[in-house]
Amino acid sequence: MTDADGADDAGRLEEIRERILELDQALVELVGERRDLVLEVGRLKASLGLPVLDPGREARVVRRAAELAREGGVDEELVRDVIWRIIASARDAQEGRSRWGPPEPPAGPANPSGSDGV
Ligand SMILES: C=C(O[C@@H]1C=C(C(=O)O)C=C[C@H]1O)C(=O)O
Repeated sequence: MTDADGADDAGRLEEIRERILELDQALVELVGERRDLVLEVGRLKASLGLPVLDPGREARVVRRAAELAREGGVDEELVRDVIWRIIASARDAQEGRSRWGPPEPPAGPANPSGSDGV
């Protein structure tokens, strides 16, 4: 290997590592975006009188992700594990059992009628 090859490889290593950081950032952002959607689903289900847990839907979501992994040559077990973990966390958030769940509603005014009580 010449010095020039070594410099090329070192440059490429840095480039790939940068790209990996970008992809990790995108993954984290996607997880947050999914969590926000799940919280909205939670609010809609509450207003429709539906339970938080929908095992049929969860099974379908995991099955689809596993199929996509298989088709894309990605570790299917890994994808199943990750999706189950994300769903479990989402469910906790919907049920308000997670600090990543919906924020507490802001405290209302001490005197919502607007009068000073006089
Ligand atoms: C998001 C929902 O709520 C829960 C969370 C799910 C998920 O994270 O994919 C799926 C089913 C439900 O148990 C839903 O009902 O679609």
